[in-house]
Amino acid sequence: MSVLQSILDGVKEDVAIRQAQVPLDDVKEQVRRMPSARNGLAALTAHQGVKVIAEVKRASPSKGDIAPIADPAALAGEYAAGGASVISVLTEGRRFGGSLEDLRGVSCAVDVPVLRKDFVVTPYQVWEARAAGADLVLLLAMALEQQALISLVERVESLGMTPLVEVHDEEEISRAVDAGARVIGVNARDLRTLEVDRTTFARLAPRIPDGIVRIAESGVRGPHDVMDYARAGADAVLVGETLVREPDPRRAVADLVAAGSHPSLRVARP
Ligand SMILES: O=C(O)c1ccccc1NCC(=O)[C@H](O)[C@H](O)COP(=O)(O)O
Repeated sequence: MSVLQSILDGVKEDVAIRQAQVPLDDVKEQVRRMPSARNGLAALTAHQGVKVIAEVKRASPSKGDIAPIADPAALAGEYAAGGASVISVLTEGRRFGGSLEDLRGVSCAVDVPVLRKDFVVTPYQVWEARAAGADLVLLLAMALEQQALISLVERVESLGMTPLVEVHDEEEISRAVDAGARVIGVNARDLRTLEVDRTTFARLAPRIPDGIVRIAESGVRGPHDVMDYARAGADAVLVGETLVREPDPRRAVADLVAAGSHPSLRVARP
């Protein structure tokens, strides 16, 4: 069985357990009491320069334990102070060590929009994302049939949030566009082999129509990678491991933000 399939099987089991504990109607009631979602699309298009989405990531299938992160809200605060436009929180528990509690804590601690990064395959997960304070929700094209992708994009938007549709090839870009995605992330990590190929973004970005936000996900080791992704047309980069390993995450984010606004990029971007 592939890593992705085993993650998805675990996610479905965990969702069934949560749904038995907290029925959908109760989650909907929690959502009704929430303030409106922050505008993720606006945050990703706000100004010139490549925006940084900084991720709270404790562990991963490719690396095992990465960083303990005792206080995700404090880490997110440092990311925001460094200039991150969006905070990504991995909420999958078994392989990434995340939780909805992490998401809730981060959402309360920062003013910038917060992304639920998980393996969302049911409307229930979209509702619980909003109930926990998410403003954006990642939808993995590879894990969803087209009709499911379309209806989850609609559900995310109906709750005032922004869907970020993650793709790995040309066909998934077409499916994301057909589903109405206005934000598309190209993940350099092949989720079947877990290999990272930073050239994937440059190859696929020209296939994403103008007007759609292009995000380069995974494999950013430092400012030079941000500049490479910028030259290939990225509007934003999503960075996890490099930032959680940093002793000074605020400064590390600030360095990436500065790289994304480097004057040399103003003429180089396609
Ligand atoms: O990170 C993994 O090993 C992984 C494996 C299987 C599915 C998803 C996985 N990661 C999720 C992500 O996409 C990354 O957390 C995110 O893009 C940041 O990547 P990085 O900066 O390389 O930590």
